[in-house]
Amino acid sequence: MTARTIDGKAFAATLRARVGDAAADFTARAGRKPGLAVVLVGEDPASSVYVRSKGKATLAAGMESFEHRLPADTGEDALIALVDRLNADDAVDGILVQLPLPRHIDERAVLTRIDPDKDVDGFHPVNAGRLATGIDGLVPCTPLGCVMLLKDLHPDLSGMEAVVIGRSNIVGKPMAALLLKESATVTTVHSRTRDVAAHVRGADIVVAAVGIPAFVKADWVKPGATVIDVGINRTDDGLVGDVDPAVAEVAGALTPVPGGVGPMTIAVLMRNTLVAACRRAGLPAPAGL
Ligand SMILES: Nc1nc(=O)c2c([nH]1)NC[C@@H]1CN(c3ccc(C(=O)N[C@@H](CCC(=O)O)C(=O)O)cc3)C=[N+]21
Repeated sequence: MTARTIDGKAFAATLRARVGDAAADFTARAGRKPGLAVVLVGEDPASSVYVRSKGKATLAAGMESFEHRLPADTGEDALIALVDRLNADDAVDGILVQLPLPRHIDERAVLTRIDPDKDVDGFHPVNAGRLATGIDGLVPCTPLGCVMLLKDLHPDLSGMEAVVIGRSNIVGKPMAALLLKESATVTTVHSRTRDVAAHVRGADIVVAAVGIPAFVKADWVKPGATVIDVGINRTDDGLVGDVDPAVAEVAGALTPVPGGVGPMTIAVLMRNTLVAACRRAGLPAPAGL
Protein backbone atom coordinates (compact mmCIF):
# COMPACT_ATOMS: atom_id res chain seq x y z
CA MET A 1 0.00 0.00 0.00
CA THR A 2 1.19 3.50 -0.73
CA ALA A 3 -0.12 6.29 1.48
CA ARG A 4 -2.13 9.06 -0.05
CA THR A 5 -0.26 12.36 0.27
CA ILE A 6 -2.12 15.01 2.28
CA ASP A 7 -1.56 18.22 0.34
CA GLY A 8 -1.12 20.78 3.13
CA LYS A 9 0.12 23.38 0.70
CA ALA A 10 -3.07 23.23 -1.38
CA PHE A 11 -5.32 23.16 1.71
CA ALA A 12 -3.42 26.17 3.12
CA ALA A 13 -3.86 28.10 -0.13
CA THR A 14 -7.63 27.54 0.02
CA LEU A 15 -7.75 28.58 3.68
CA ARG A 16 -5.74 31.73 2.96
CA ALA A 17 -8.12 32.65 0.14
CA ARG A 18 -11.13 32.23 2.47
CA VAL A 19 -9.39 34.35 5.10
CA GLY A 20 -8.76 36.96 2.40
CA ASP A 21 -12.49 37.12 1.59
CA ALA A 22 -13.36 37.41 5.27
CA ALA A 23 -10.68 40.09 5.77
CA ALA A 24 -12.21 42.17 2.95
CA ASP A 25 -15.57 41.82 4.66
CA PHE A 26 -14.03 42.88 7.99
CA THR A 27 -12.43 45.93 6.36
CA ALA A 28 -15.77 46.98 4.85
CA ARG A 29 -17.55 46.69 8.20
CA ALA A 30 -14.88 47.93 10.61
CA GLY A 31 -13.41 50.66 8.42
CA ARG A 32 -9.89 49.33 8.90
CA LYS A 33 -7.90 46.24 7.96
CA PRO A 34 -7.09 43.45 10.43
CA GLY A 35 -3.51 43.96 11.62
CA LEU A 36 -0.76 41.52 12.59
CA ALA A 37 2.45 42.58 14.36
CA VAL A 38 5.42 40.22 14.13
CA VAL A 39 8.43 40.78 16.37
CA LEU A 40 11.82 39.26 15.60
CA VAL A 41 14.77 39.65 17.95
CA GLY A 42 18.13 38.90 16.36
CA GLU A 43 19.07 37.66 12.93
CA ASP A 44 18.67 33.89 12.97
CA PRO A 45 18.43 33.15 9.21
CA ALA A 46 15.63 30.56 9.49
CA SER A 47 13.56 32.89 11.71
CA SER A 48 14.19 35.75 9.32
CA VAL A 49 12.78 33.69 6.42
CA TYR A 50 9.69 32.71 8.45
CA VAL A 51 9.04 36.32 9.44
CA ARG A 52 9.31 37.44 5.83
CA SER A 53 6.87 34.76 4.64
CA LYS A 54 4.42 35.67 7.43
CA GLY A 55 4.58 39.33 6.37
CA LYS A 56 3.94 38.41 2.73
CA ALA A 57 1.01 36.15 3.63
CA THR A 58 -0.48 38.91 5.79
CA LEU A 59 -0.43 41.45 2.96
CA ALA A 60 -1.71 38.85 0.47
CA ALA A 61 -4.73 38.26 2.73
CA GLY A 62 -5.53 41.98 2.67
CA MET A 63 -4.35 42.59 6.22
CA GLU A 64 -1.96 45.14 7.67
CA SER A 65 1.52 43.85 8.56
CA PHE A 66 3.65 45.51 11.24
CA GLU A 67 7.16 44.09 11.34
CA HIS A 68 9.49 44.87 14.25
CA ARG A 69 13.07 43.66 13.83
CA LEU A 70 15.15 44.27 16.93
CA PRO A 71 18.90 43.74 17.42
CA ALA A 72 20.05 40.49 19.08
CA ASP A 73 21.22 42.38 22.19
CA THR A 74 17.78 43.92 22.87
CA GLY A 75 17.03 43.73 26.59
CA GLU A 76 14.01 41.95 28.05
CA ASP A 77 12.66 45.28 29.36
CA ALA A 78 12.78 46.88 25.91
CA LEU A 79 11.02 43.88 24.35
CA ILE A 80 8.32 43.95 27.03
CA ALA A 81 7.89 47.70 26.48
CA LEU A 82 7.29 47.00 22.77
CA VAL A 83 4.72 44.30 23.65
CA ASP A 84 2.95 46.84 25.89
CA ARG A 85 2.81 49.34 23.02
CA LEU A 86 1.40 46.70 20.66
CA ASN A 87 -1.16 45.65 23.30
CA ALA A 88 -2.35 49.28 23.48
CA ASP A 89 -2.36 49.84 19.69
CA ASP A 90 -5.89 49.57 18.28
CA ALA A 91 -4.59 48.88 14.76
CA VAL A 92 -2.94 45.69 16.03
CA ASP A 93 -5.23 42.65 16.35
CA GLY A 94 -2.54 39.99 16.57
CA ILE A 95 0.92 39.90 18.13
CA LEU A 96 3.47 37.20 17.34
CA VAL A 97 6.89 37.21 18.99
CA GLN A 98 9.04 34.88 16.93
CA LEU A 99 10.63 32.03 18.91
CA PRO A 100 13.23 31.12 19.92
CA LEU A 101 14.27 34.32 21.69
CA PRO A 102 17.93 35.01 22.52
CA ARG A 103 19.03 33.23 25.71
CA HIS A 104 19.24 36.39 27.82
CA ILE A 105 15.46 36.96 27.45
CA ASP A 106 12.95 35.03 29.56
CA GLU A 107 10.48 33.67 26.99
CA ARG A 108 7.74 33.15 29.55
CA ALA A 109 7.96 36.75 30.81
CA VAL A 110 7.44 38.02 27.26
CA LEU A 111 4.72 35.60 26.16
CA THR A 112 2.64 36.16 29.30
CA ARG A 113 2.80 39.92 28.69
CA ILE A 114 0.90 39.64 25.38
CA ASP A 115 -2.82 40.51 25.66
CA PRO A 116 -4.46 37.04 25.50
CA ASP A 117 -7.03 38.41 23.02
CA LYS A 118 -4.18 39.42 20.64
CA ASP A 119 -2.22 36.20 21.25
CA VAL A 120 -2.54 34.73 17.74
CA ASP A 121 0.07 32.06 18.59
CA GLY A 122 -2.20 30.81 21.38
CA PHE A 123 0.81 30.41 23.68
CA HIS A 124 -0.47 32.53 26.60
CA PRO A 125 -1.47 30.42 29.65
CA VAL A 126 -4.93 32.04 29.52
CA ASN A 127 -5.44 30.61 26.03
CA ALA A 128 -3.98 27.24 27.05
CA GLY A 129 -6.48 27.24 29.92
CA ARG A 130 -9.36 28.21 27.65
CA LEU A 131 -8.48 25.37 25.26
CA ALA A 132 -8.18 22.89 28.13
CA THR A 133 -11.56 23.87 29.57
CA GLY A 134 -13.57 24.40 26.36
CA ILE A 135 -13.80 28.21 26.31
CA ASP A 136 -13.43 30.03 22.95
CA GLY A 137 -9.95 31.51 22.69
CA LEU A 138 -6.99 31.57 20.36
CA VAL A 139 -5.56 28.13 19.55
CA PRO A 140 -1.92 27.42 18.58
CA CYS A 141 -1.55 27.52 14.78
CA THR A 142 0.32 24.28 14.11
CA PRO A 143 -2.00 21.92 16.02
CA LEU A 144 -5.12 23.67 14.71
CA GLY A 145 -3.76 23.25 11.17
CA CYS A 146 -3.19 19.54 11.87
CA VAL A 147 -6.80 19.11 13.07
CA MET A 148 -8.09 20.87 9.94
CA LEU A 149 -6.15 18.42 7.75
CA LEU A 150 -7.37 15.46 9.83
CA LYS A 151 -11.02 16.53 9.69
CA ASP A 152 -10.81 16.99 5.94
CA LEU A 153 -9.99 13.28 5.74
CA HIS A 154 -12.03 12.06 8.74
CA PRO A 155 -14.92 14.49 9.36
CA ASP A 156 -15.81 12.60 12.55
CA LEU A 157 -12.79 11.89 14.75
CA SER A 158 -14.89 10.67 17.66
CA GLY A 159 -13.76 7.36 19.08
CA MET A 160 -10.67 7.20 16.90
CA GLU A 161 -7.42 6.15 18.58
CA ALA A 162 -4.97 9.05 18.34
CA VAL A 163 -1.36 9.04 19.50
CA VAL A 164 0.50 12.33 19.86
CA ILE A 165 4.26 11.97 20.01
CA GLY A 166 5.74 14.90 21.95
CA ARG A 167 4.47 17.03 24.83
CA SER A 168 5.62 20.56 24.05
CA ASN A 169 3.46 23.54 24.99
CA ILE A 170 3.41 24.70 21.37
CA VAL A 171 2.42 21.46 19.62
CA GLY A 172 2.03 18.25 21.67
CA LYS A 173 -0.13 19.50 24.53
CA PRO A 174 -2.53 21.69 22.49
CA MET A 175 -2.71 18.94 19.84
CA ALA A 176 -3.86 16.44 22.47
CA ALA A 177 -6.39 18.96 23.82
CA LEU A 178 -7.83 19.58 20.33
CA LEU A 179 -8.11 15.86 19.56
CA LEU A 180 -9.83 15.32 22.91
CA LYS A 181 -12.26 18.11 22.05
CA GLU A 182 -13.04 16.16 18.86
CA SER A 183 -13.79 13.14 21.09
CA ALA A 184 -10.84 11.07 19.93
CA THR A 185 -9.23 8.67 22.39
CA VAL A 186 -5.93 10.43 22.96
CA THR A 187 -2.59 9.12 24.18
CA THR A 188 0.44 11.39 24.51
CA VAL A 189 3.80 9.62 24.38
CA HIS A 190 7.16 11.26 25.10
CA SER A 191 10.80 10.70 25.98
CA ARG A 192 9.94 8.81 29.17
CA THR A 193 7.34 6.53 27.59
CA ARG A 194 8.44 2.92 28.00
CA ASP A 195 7.27 1.53 24.67
CA VAL A 196 6.44 4.22 22.12
CA ALA A 197 6.13 1.71 19.27
CA ALA A 198 3.48 -0.31 21.15
CA HIS A 199 1.30 2.80 21.55
CA VAL A 200 1.76 3.89 17.93
CA ARG A 201 0.80 0.40 16.69
CA GLY A 202 -2.70 0.84 18.11
CA ALA A 203 -3.29 4.27 16.56
CA ASP A 204 -5.67 5.24 13.76
CA ILE A 205 -4.08 8.71 13.87
CA VAL A 206 -0.44 9.48 14.62
CA VAL A 207 0.83 13.04 15.12
CA ALA A 208 4.62 13.19 15.27
CA ALA A 209 6.04 16.32 16.96
CA VAL A 210 9.34 15.26 18.54
CA GLY A 211 11.96 17.05 16.46
CA ILE A 212 13.96 13.90 15.71
CA PRO A 213 14.52 13.10 12.01
CA ALA A 214 12.79 9.88 10.82
CA PHE A 215 11.81 8.95 14.41
CA VAL A 216 8.57 7.12 13.50
CA LYS A 217 9.37 3.79 11.82
CA ALA A 218 7.26 1.89 9.27
CA ASP A 219 6.86 -1.19 11.48
CA TRP A 220 5.28 0.96 14.24
CA VAL A 221 2.43 2.14 12.05
CA LYS A 222 -0.90 0.35 11.75
CA PRO A 223 -1.67 -0.33 8.07
CA GLY A 224 -4.00 2.38 6.78
CA ALA A 225 -3.37 4.82 9.65
CA THR A 226 -3.31 8.58 9.05
CA VAL A 227 0.08 10.08 9.91
CA ILE A 228 0.70 13.81 10.46
CA ASP A 229 4.37 14.81 10.40
CA VAL A 230 4.98 18.06 12.31
CA GLY A 231 8.77 17.71 12.22
CA ILE A 232 10.88 20.38 10.56
CA ASN A 233 14.45 19.16 10.90
CA ARG A 234 17.22 20.83 8.95
CA THR A 235 19.79 18.15 8.11
CA ASP A 236 22.58 17.72 5.55
CA ASP A 237 19.92 16.04 3.38
CA GLY A 238 17.76 19.17 3.57
CA LEU A 239 14.44 19.59 5.36
CA VAL A 240 13.20 16.26 6.80
CA GLY A 241 10.29 15.32 9.04
CA ASP A 242 9.90 13.21 12.19
CA VAL A 243 8.48 10.32 10.12
CA ASP A 244 10.65 7.81 8.27
CA PRO A 245 9.86 7.96 4.52
CA ALA A 246 9.25 4.16 4.58
CA VAL A 247 6.06 4.87 6.58
CA ALA A 248 4.50 5.82 3.23
CA GLU A 249 4.44 2.08 2.39
CA VAL A 250 2.20 1.32 5.39
CA ALA A 251 0.12 4.41 6.23
CA GLY A 252 -3.18 5.22 4.56
CA ALA A 253 -2.41 8.93 4.37
CA LEU A 254 0.65 10.99 5.24
CA THR A 255 1.62 14.67 5.28
CA PRO A 256 4.82 15.45 3.34
CA VAL A 257 7.69 17.64 4.60
CA PRO A 258 7.87 20.23 3.15
CA GLY A 259 4.37 20.96 1.86
CA GLY A 260 2.35 19.47 4.72
CA VAL A 261 1.92 21.01 8.14
CA GLY A 262 4.32 23.98 7.61
CA PRO A 263 2.13 25.92 5.16
CA MET A 264 -0.91 25.23 7.37
CA THR A 265 0.83 26.95 10.30
CA ILE A 266 1.02 30.21 8.37
CA ALA A 267 -2.51 29.93 6.96
CA VAL A 268 -3.92 29.37 10.47
CA LEU A 269 -1.93 32.37 11.71
CA MET A 270 -3.85 34.44 9.14
CA ARG A 271 -7.09 32.82 10.31
CA ASN A 272 -6.31 33.53 13.97
CA THR A 273 -5.53 37.17 13.19
CA LEU A 274 -8.88 37.56 11.47
CA VAL A 275 -10.72 35.83 14.33
CA ALA A 276 -8.95 38.10 16.86
CA ALA A 277 -9.88 41.16 14.79
CA CYS A 278 -13.55 40.17 14.62
CA ARG A 279 -13.76 39.50 18.37
CA ARG A 280 -12.02 42.79 19.19
CA ALA A 281 -14.36 44.69 16.88
CA GLY A 282 -17.45 42.93 18.24
CA LEU A 283 -18.21 41.40 14.83
CA PRO A 284 -19.55 37.85 14.48
CA ALA A 285 -16.96 35.13 13.88
CA PRO A 286 -16.72 34.51 10.13
CA ALA A 287 -18.48 31.26 9.20
CA GLY A 288 -16.45 28.24 8.19
CA LEU A 289 -13.07 29.42 9.38
N1 LIG B 1 6.04 32.64 17.84
C1 LIG B 1 6.25 31.72 16.91
N2 LIG B 1 5.23 31.20 16.21
C2 LIG B 1 5.43 30.27 15.24
O1 LIG B 1 4.46 29.78 14.61
C3 LIG B 1 6.77 29.86 14.96
C4 LIG B 1 7.81 30.42 15.71
N3 LIG B 1 7.54 31.33 16.68
N4 LIG B 1 9.09 30.05 15.50
C5 LIG B 1 9.45 29.11 14.46
C6 LIG B 1 8.31 28.15 14.17
C7 LIG B 1 8.43 27.45 12.85
N5 LIG B 1 7.29 27.85 12.07
C8 LIG B 1 7.07 27.47 10.75
C9 LIG B 1 6.13 28.06 9.94
C10 LIG B 1 5.99 27.70 8.61
C11 LIG B 1 6.78 26.74 8.06
C12 LIG B 1 6.66 26.40 6.62
O2 LIG B 1 5.87 26.99 5.89
N6 LIG B 1 7.43 25.43 6.14
C13 LIG B 1 7.44 25.04 4.73
C14 LIG B 1 8.87 24.98 4.20
C15 LIG B 1 9.69 26.16 4.52
C16 LIG B 1 11.16 25.86 4.28
O3 LIG B 1 11.51 25.39 3.18
O4 LIG B 1 11.94 26.11 5.20
C17 LIG B 1 6.89 23.64 4.58
O5 LIG B 1 6.93 22.86 5.55
O6 LIG B 1 6.46 23.30 3.48
C18 LIG B 1 7.71 26.12 8.86
C19 LIG B 1 7.85 26.48 10.18
C20 LIG B 1 6.55 28.74 12.78
N7 LIG B 1 7.08 28.92 14.00
